Amino acid sequence: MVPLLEQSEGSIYNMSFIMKLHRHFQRMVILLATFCMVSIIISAYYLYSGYKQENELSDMASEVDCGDFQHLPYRLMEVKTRKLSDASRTDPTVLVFVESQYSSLGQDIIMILESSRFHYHIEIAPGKGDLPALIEKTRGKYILIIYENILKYINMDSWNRSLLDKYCVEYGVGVIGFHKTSEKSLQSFQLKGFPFSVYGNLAVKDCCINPHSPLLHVTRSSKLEKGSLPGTDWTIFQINHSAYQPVIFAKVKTPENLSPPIPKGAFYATVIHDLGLHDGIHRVLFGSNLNFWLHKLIFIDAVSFLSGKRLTLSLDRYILVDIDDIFVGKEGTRMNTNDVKALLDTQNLLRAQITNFTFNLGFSGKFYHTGTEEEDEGDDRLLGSVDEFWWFPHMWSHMQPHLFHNESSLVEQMILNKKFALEHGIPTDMGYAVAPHHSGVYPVHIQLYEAWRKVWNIRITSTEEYPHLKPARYRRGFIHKHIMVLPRQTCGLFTHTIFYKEYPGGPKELDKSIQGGELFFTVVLNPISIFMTHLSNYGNDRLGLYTFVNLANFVQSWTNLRLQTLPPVQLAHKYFELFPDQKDPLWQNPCDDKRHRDIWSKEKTCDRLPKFLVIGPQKTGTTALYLFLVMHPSILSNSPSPKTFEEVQFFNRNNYHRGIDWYMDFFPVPSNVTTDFLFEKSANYFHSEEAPKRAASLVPKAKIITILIDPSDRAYSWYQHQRSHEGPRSSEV
Ligand SMILES: Nc1ncnc2c1ncn2[C@@H]1O[C@H](COP(=O)(O)OS(=O)(=O)O)[C@@H](OP(=O)(O)O)[C@H]1O
Repeated sequence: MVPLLEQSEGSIYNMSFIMKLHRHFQRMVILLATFCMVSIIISAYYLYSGYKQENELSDMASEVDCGDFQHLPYRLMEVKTRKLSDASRTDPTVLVFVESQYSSLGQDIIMILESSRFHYHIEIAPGKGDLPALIEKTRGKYILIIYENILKYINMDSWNRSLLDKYCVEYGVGVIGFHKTSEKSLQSFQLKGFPFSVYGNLAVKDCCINPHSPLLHVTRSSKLEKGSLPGTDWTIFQINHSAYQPVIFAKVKTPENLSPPIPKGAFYATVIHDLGLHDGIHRVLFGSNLNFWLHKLIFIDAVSFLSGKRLTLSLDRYILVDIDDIFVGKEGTRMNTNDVKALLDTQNLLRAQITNFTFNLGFSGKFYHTGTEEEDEGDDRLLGSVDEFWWFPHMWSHMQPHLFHNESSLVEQMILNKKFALEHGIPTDMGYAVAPHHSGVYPVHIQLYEAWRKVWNIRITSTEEYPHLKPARYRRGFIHKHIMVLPRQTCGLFTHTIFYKEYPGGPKELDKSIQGGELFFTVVLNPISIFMTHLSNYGNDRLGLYTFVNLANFVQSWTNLRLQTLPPVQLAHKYFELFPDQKDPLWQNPCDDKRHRDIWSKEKTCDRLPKFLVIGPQKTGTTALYLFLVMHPSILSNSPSPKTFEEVQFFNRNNYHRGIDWYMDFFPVPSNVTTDFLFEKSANYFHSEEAPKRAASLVPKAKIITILIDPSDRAYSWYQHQRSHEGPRSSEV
C-alpha cells in the first residue's frame, strides 16, 4: 500500500505533470499563434510596402541618384514584353499623324525619319480619328503609327479606334505618341483608357534612363544628366501598373501648386513604354516634344523596337576627320611643334574610342614653310611623322579647279604637288583628294575629274554640296567617271574658329553641338561621317582636338555605337555597299543654287539648257513636229548627234553619265535668253523610267510636249518601222 501522503504525493506528482504538459502545450499554442500573427504582419507589411513601392516608385527613386542603379526600385528590372508579331507582313513605312503641315514637333519627327532614311506617310490628324486605308490586299501598309498629339489617338471615336487596334494587333504594329500640355490643360488627370495619372505643365530637371528598358538599342543608359531640361510644359506619368515601364525619368522642378501634390525632388517618368501586356499593342508615350536630345535618342530606339528592328540603325559608325590645308594658314595661326605633338598624342588617345582613328591631312605644297620660324618647325615635325597620318592632295597653290578651263594647266598644278609629295615621302596612293571650296566636285567640272584620274589616280572625293549644302540630311553620294563622291558632314569648325571664346554664337554653342546637339546627331544618324577641319583648328586653342575628344566621349557615354575609321578607299566602298541606290547621280542646274553658281566656271553658261522637251512617244509624228518648230526664228534645237541624229537622248539612258557639259555642248548659246527658246526632241523619253526624275532635276521649269494618237495607228507605224529595220518583234505581230 502506498501511504496516503505518498499516495497523495504521487497523485499530486501525476497531476502536476499533466498540468505542466498542459501549460507547455498552451505556451506552444500561444507561441505558434504569435509566430503566425508575426508572419502575417510581416507578409502584410511586405505586401503593402511592395504595393506602395509600385505606387510610389517616384518617391523611392527620389532618394537615390539614378546613376546608382542598384538602388533603384524593383520595377527597373528586366521585364518580359509581349512579343511583337511578325512585322514582315507590313510595308516598312511609318504612318505619321501630324497636327498641321507646319507643326514643329511634326517636322522634328519627319526630320528624324528622313535622316534615318526611313519611309513615311503623313496625314493631318483629323478630329474624329478617320483613318486612311491601312491594308492593301492582305498586306499592312504601315509598320508603325506615330501621333504628334496622343490625345487625337486617345479621343478618337470608338469605331475608328477599334479598327486601328485591330490592325495593330493583327499586324504587330506599335504606336508612338506625344503628350504636350498647353496652358489650358489640366494639371493632373487620368489619361483615358490608361491606368495612370498624368501631370502637366511642369518644369523638370536631372534625368536618367531606365537601364532595363527593352527599347534601348542606340541609347546607352548613362549617369544622371544634371540640369534643367528645355521647356516648362512637360508631362510626367505616374504609373501604378506593371504593364507600363518608365523609360526616362526626371525630377519635377515646380511641384508647389499641384493637386494632388507630388513630392519635390522625386523622379517621374517622362517617357513610358506600354509593354503590350494588356491589349497586345506596344505603345511608347513621350511627355514632351523632341526638343530634349535624350527624347530624340529614345525616339530613334522606339522606332527600332516597335518596327521589330526593321527600321533600325546599325551600331557601326565610321568617322573620317580631314584636316584641310595642313600648310595653308596665315602666319601666327599655324601649328608649331607642340601642336603637332598634341595632334599625335590625341590621335593615339582617340584610337581607344575610335578604332583605327587616323587624321587625314590635305596638303598644298606651295605653302610649306611659309609660317613663322616656330611654325616652319611645326611643318617639319609633321613631315617627320609622315607615316603616322593619312594624306591627300589639294592643288599645289590651293587654287580652285573650276578656274582652270584648260585641263592641261590643272594637270600641271597637280604634278607640282605630286613632286612635292614624292620629295617629302608623303604617300601618293591613298586615292582620295579634296578640292578647295568643293570647286569642281559638284557641280562637276569635268576637267578636274579627268586631271585627278591622270595625275593621282583619284578614286574618292567628298563634298557638302551634292545635291545642296542644306538641309544636311539630304546630302548624298554619287559616282562619276569612276570617282566615288561621298557626302561630307559639317562639324562646325572652319578656318576662323580658332579660339573657344570666339566660337560663333558663344563658346557654349560648340559644347551644345557636341553634347546632344547637331554634331552628336550627325554621328548618330549617319553611318559614315566625313568631317572637314582646318589646320588653324589644331594650332591656337586646338579646338579640333577638343571637339573630337569630347564628341567621342559623349558618344561613348550615351550610346552603344561602335566608332571606327577606315582609309578613304575602303570607306567609299562601304558607303556604296550601304547605299547602292546612290551610285547614279542626279544633275541639277548649276545656276539654281548660289553656292553652286560661285564654283561654276565663268566660261560655261547655264543658258544652254532646253526650255521645253518633246518627249515622244515614238511614231506619233514627233519628227514632223520637230521640223515645224525649228522653222520658227526664235526656236532653236540641238545640233545633231552622230549616232542618234536630231535626238540627243540624254535623259533616258547612259548619255546621262557623260555629264551636263556634254549635254549643253549640243545647244547654241542663245543670243537673247528671254526670247529664244531652246528645245530638244527625243521620242524615247516617253517610256523611260529614269527620264522624268532626271529632267525634273536638271530642267525643272521646262515644258513637256507629248503627242498622243490612236494607239492602233501608232502600233501599225511601229510595226512598219520594225519591219523596215528588221526588228526582232516585227514577225510576231
Ligand atoms: N503631220 C503629221 N501628222 C500625223 N502623223 C504624221 C505627221 N507627219 C508624220 N507623221 C507620221 O508619224 C510617224 C513617224 O513618227 P515619228 O516621227 O514620231 O517617228 S520616230 O519615233 O521619230 O521614228 C509616221 O507614221 P507612219 O507613216 O504611219 O509610219 C509619219 O507618217
